[in-house]
Amino acid sequence: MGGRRAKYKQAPPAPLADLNSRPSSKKLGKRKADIEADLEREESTISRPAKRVKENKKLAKEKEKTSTKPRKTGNSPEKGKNRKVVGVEHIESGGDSDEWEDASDPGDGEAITGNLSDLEFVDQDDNLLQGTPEELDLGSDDDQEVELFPKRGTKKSKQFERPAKIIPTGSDASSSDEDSDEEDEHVTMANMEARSRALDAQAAREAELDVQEMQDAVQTEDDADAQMQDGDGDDESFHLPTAEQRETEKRGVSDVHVVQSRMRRCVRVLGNFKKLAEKDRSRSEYLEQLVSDIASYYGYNDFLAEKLFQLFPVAEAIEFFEANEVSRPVTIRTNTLKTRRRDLAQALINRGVNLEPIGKWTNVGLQVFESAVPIGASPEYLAGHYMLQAASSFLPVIALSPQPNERVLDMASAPGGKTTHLAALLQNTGHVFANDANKARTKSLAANVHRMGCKNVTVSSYDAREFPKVMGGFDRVLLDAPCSGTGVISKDSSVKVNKSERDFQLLSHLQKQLILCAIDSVSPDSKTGGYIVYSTCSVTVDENEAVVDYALRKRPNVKLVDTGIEFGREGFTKFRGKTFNPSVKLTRRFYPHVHNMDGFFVAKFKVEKRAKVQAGEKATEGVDGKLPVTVEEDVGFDSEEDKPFIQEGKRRQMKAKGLRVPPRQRTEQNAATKAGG
Ligand SMILES: C[S@@+](CC[C@H](N)C(=O)[O-])C[C@H]1O[C@@H](n2cnc3c(N)ncnc32)[C@H](O)[C@@H]1O
Repeated sequence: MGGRRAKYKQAPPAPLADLNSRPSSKKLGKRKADIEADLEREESTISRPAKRVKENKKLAKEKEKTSTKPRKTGNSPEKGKNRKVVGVEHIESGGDSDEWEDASDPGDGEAITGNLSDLEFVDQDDNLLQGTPEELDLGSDDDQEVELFPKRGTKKSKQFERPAKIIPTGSDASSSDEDSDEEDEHVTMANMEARSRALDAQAAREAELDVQEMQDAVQTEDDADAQMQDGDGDDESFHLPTAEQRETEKRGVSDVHVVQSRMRRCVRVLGNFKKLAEKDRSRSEYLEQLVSDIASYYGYNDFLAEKLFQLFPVAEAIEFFEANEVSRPVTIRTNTLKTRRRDLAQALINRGVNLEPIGKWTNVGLQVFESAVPIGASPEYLAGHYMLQAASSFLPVIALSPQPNERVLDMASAPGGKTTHLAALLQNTGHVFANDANKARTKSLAANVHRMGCKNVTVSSYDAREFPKVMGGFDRVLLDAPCSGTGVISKDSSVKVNKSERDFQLLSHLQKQLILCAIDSVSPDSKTGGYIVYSTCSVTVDENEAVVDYALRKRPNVKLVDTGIEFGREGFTKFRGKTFNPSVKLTRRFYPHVHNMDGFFVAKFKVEKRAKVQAGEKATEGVDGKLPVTVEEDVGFDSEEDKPFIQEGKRRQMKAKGLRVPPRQRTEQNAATKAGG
């Protein structure tokens, strides 16, 4: 089906409903009108100098100022040696909070210092655990550190060897063999209408063919199931391998066709177990085989394949793994501090960029299909008119929704995709404190802040666990937490093999510490705010719902509130024997195979005055009005589950100070962790 899709056209990052229903010709007929309506909507919501002439003059001036030398990547712009920099301040880590300095050069990191050595809080015997958080290879949805123009459909595992997808997914962006010349032509404001009509006609043809294809597929599946039951189809030859056969296969090189076919059969059996399973085989045997095949077929370690598999029903899990093999759409965010989306779209169209508004949920996003110029080095990019930013990265900022004149803390902010979005929403009023523990990364953060013309941003480099000691009383806090990156595997396939159980324990622990600091940094007295958004580019429950649930248990003065994002799946309230606070369903999950954006998680909290919380009563509002919540009097970070980590942290600090370290206390959890890790 994907083969007939327009060349380089990938569905926009969109809610499930949009993706599940194929665009009808009628829908596509409204395409141009929609684009214009979107652009109009934006115009009416953003107050800005109306005259494009003025904007163009400004752009021309900015172009003059900025080097147009193309760069290889979208990383921070080159040092503007002669550029006068205003409005960005740096705080030195470890210093007093009044040690504020005006940065004279965005690329100059000297003003940003910090000591991260105290970050070692875990088992020093484990190499992996000795590093600072950044050494943990923390996942990042780095907006400026992604491949600038990822080749669509680039296969990153041994997928290129396989003949076909085992289950068709909505994320197939393979190019068409029937593309007309017209489609290769760039979209311009002038030809948009004609192209729109052509697309309508094509969509109608596609819709007919799709219906036919779907009917054929259903018939084929029915026939195969019937044959399996009758025992006269080719599936009759399908038997789960014995333990011995599996061992032999593991030692040798597995045939990708065999693995692929077995996955398909396992999925089918698991979908209709009573009828299709071999008599003497259990469900768990099929599951085990399937997970093992997924790991080898898509190139994951067994641990992560299973962890991710557990998140979905069987057939959907395959869709998730498939989607991780396909690049997500290239998207940019208009910098409303400098331009309007329609002006930016026009300027880029004039340069041969084929683009469209992302969707109704954002009035600043554009999806780029193809470009005659490097999208990370166009004059508009260099002038700070847009940020190359994954669509999912818009979500936490939209959820936080900062209001003019507020003080906002961005706790883990480099390279600044979300910081600059926050600054733009504040319309350069109020203040954004952009912090990141990784000093090196704050250089690109500062560079982006300058490029985007944010005058209300201060950059600092503290371990965010030092907040609110460093500074508190914020109206809103964004914690875009360091994470495993299991939502961005299509960008960074190394995650498939480099994450262990121990990594998830460590990350979850760090995230729990950070979220308490985020909560404590917000002023419950804020007149306009009092909100925290917690987000990750990971899809695991340990890093998301478990962290949110922990925060609710530890801080009775916070409750979850609606994120305000109209799409996304509800967070889990139950997962593999764990039960979370029912309000956790207010959190939102985003998936590559469902929403055609990076895997992401967003939770929004409201902080209330502590006095309001009666002893023995939890402030969390029940989603259904019924909340069996245990109140913990002590709101510190000292629960049983954290004891081993706290002990290790103390041992490490003593060692750093040259003190004699007492022998480790062997706790049950320590023992279990060792066995597991
Ligand atoms: C997901 S990335 C942030 C991306 C950023 N919000 C953006 O939109 O561009 C997570 C960041 O957390 C930083 N980090 C890791 N541990 C930290 C800590 N203890 N305190 C503060 N920042 C930390 C990492 O250096 C990394 O830049």
